Amino acid sequence: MATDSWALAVDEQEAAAESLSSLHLKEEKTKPDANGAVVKADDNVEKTEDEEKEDRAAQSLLNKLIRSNLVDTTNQVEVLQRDPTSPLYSVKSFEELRLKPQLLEGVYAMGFNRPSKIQENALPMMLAEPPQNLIAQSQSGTGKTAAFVLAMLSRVEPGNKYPQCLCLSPTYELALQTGKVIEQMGKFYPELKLAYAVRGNKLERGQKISEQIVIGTPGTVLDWCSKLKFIDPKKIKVFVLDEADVMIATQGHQDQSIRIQRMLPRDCQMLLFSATFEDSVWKFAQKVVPDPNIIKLKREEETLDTIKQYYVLCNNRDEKFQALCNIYGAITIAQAMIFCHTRKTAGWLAAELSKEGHQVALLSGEMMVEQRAAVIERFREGKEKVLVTTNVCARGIDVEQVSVVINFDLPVDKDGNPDNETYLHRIGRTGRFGKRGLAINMVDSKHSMNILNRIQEHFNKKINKLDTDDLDEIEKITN
Ligand SMILES: Nc1ncnc2c1ncn2[C@@H]1O[C@H](COP(=O)(O)OP(=O)(O)OP(=O)(O)O)[C@@H](O)[C@H]1O
Repeated sequence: MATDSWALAVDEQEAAAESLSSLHLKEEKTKPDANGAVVKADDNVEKTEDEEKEDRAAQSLLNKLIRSNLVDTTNQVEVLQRDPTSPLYSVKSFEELRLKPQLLEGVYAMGFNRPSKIQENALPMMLAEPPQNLIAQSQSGTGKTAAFVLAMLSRVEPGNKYPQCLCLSPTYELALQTGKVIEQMGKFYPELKLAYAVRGNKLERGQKISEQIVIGTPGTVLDWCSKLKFIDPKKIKVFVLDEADVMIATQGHQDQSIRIQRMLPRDCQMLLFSATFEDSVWKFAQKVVPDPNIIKLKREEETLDTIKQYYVLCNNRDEKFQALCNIYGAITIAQAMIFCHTRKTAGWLAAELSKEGHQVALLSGEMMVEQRAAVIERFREGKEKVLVTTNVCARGIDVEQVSVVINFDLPVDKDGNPDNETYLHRIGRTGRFGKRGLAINMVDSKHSMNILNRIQEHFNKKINKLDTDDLDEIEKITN
């Protein structure tokens, strides 16, 4: 990581921290947390486990930075109640929740008209009396953060000048993002204060903090609760564990979270959120949330049904580039995403396309998350028509208007086998919402032909050959 980008990271974080001053960040000069302040992804070399983990946090942050709306989902919510005999409440409006007027005002000021799918069920459970515990899983962007922030703000007694709600986030940056939501939603609640338990936020020993809500990373929160005693954990009424899947992917966070949870009173409300629910997350969730209600929202299935898939046979990188130019010469492509296996190829391809006069955006692993978010934003706004990227950078990002996806290199896992899930995910960028999409795969060796055949077999969907030297044939694929 170059010194200037490190400096940039610190500047950006400080700027973000300062913007939260109305909620009283304890110390002005906040330094980045060791838990991933500088996020770096590398697709070129085999990743170590730690880098993988960093990726998850980076991905999550990137998603938050580029997201301005709820994700569209038609899937049903699955609810498992601790007490199956009690009636299941769900709400279709925020009024039904009988929120404090200042909070309702905050919700509307954020532009929320009605609860999201997950909020319809989660909010009545979280706000019920007596408080109930909850484990909730739904994909990123479905309204989880807004839901638990509303729950914390509802339970807080502003007159009591000590921490009552504790929220754990996996990284410094994610904590700041959630802090911003608390700040926005609590805008009409000036007496409410928020403190950041993140590394670098140094308080004087022996001090007690008066803020009613504390958000932070597990290590610092643990120190503040035990060693430094800035927080009296026995007075916590709501404990939120956000991004549990990212959390447990980080060394030490799982144990620290459990140790914090053990210090809390028995009747403290425990809420855990996760975008995914693999076994490890589920086990962890059950350890930290006793007697939970459970809410799950299934991910929208991606399908290849509305996508026409082709492959082009080439002998090397230059021929692949030529094929790409031929395609661009024959058909009008509104916006395309092009995936490469390595940063080096992505950089080279972006430069070559620029030389040909294309407006190209490049997403590359050495970029800071904030820079990546800015690149994606520009692409979304249509400022560039081609986005060249490696897989690590683009995993999980939503750019809905893309009409063509090009696999300049086919997706493979670290053992060189076809990565079907990534294929589906990449191609799924196009052909959404009933639109017809186009996917073109570049094949440049026997090995990659074999990969393509296996992908074809896996999805049981034919991928047709395209001769890019024949302009008429290329034109036909858009019919
Ligand atoms: N009820 C709502 N109506 C409209 N927009 C909403 C509503 N709830 C949340 N949003 C907005 O939708 C976006 C996603 O919400 P939120 O961040 O709460 O989702 P999330 O599930 O927590 O996602 P992530 O896991 O990525 O943080 C945000 O921009 C948020 O402001």
